[in-house]
Amino acid sequence: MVTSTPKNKFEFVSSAALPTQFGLFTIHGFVEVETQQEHVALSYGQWQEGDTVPIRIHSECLTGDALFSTRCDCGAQLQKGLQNIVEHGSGVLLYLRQEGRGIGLLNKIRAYKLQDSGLDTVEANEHLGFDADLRDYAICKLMLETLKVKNVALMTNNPKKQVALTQMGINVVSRTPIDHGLTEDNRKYLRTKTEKLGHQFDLHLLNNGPHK
Ligand SMILES: Nc1nc2c(ncn2[C@@H]2O[C@H](COP(=O)(O)OP(=O)(O)OP(=O)(O)O)[C@@H](O)[C@H]2O)c(=O)[nH]1
Ligand SMILES: [Zn+2]
Repeated sequence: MVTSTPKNKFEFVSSAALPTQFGLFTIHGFVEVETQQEHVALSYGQWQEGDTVPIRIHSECLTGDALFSTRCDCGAQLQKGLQNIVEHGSGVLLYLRQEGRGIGLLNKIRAYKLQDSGLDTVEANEHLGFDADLRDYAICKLMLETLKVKNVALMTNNPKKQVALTQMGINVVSRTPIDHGLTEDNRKYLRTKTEKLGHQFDLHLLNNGPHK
């Protein structure tokens, strides 16, 4: 019987220098073989195998990351994540192409329209026939293996990211909140994430926090 060799689900493609306004990063490209979905990791500085490396797992948000939207906190978190890494002197940002918590850009716009008429971010996803969060973090394993990172200091308010890393054998040494980007436009959205999606957002900040 002829059996085909199982292919890797994800592959590393190439790396290159990426100067940014925060400092000189290296960008590493990865692909999900079956879907050809492309993802990137940005690394900064150097470490020894076994060191604890600060990392941020960031899900794509075109509107927040590139178009200055204040409906969410993504743009501010992306900036703060990169700044924290540079201030620390080393670290990695995993930029995952999971737009709209995995439903895609156009469905996120449909979800936004439903939120404009009163639904919250979870109800809007469900109204469209999606689970509240469709994200899969499996590619992080290859990204971190490629960059020789085993122990991480994770910047997130999302406990699912911590659980996913632990399940793939990455040692999450610490979790640091990344409470940036709260505005009047996204206070309700962040409250829903805290109440319904288990986000560990600082409740005092959420209720009284500065408008940014
Ligand atoms: N479906 C949907 N997705 C949204 C909405 N607002 C933002 N998003 C997406 O939510 C994701 C946010 O990702 P992350 O920045 O990793 O945030 P997170 O899961 O809240 O976790 P941390 O920021 O690490 O605490 C991005 O993919 C956004 O595009 C929304 O109203 N509906
Ligand atoms: Zn966003």
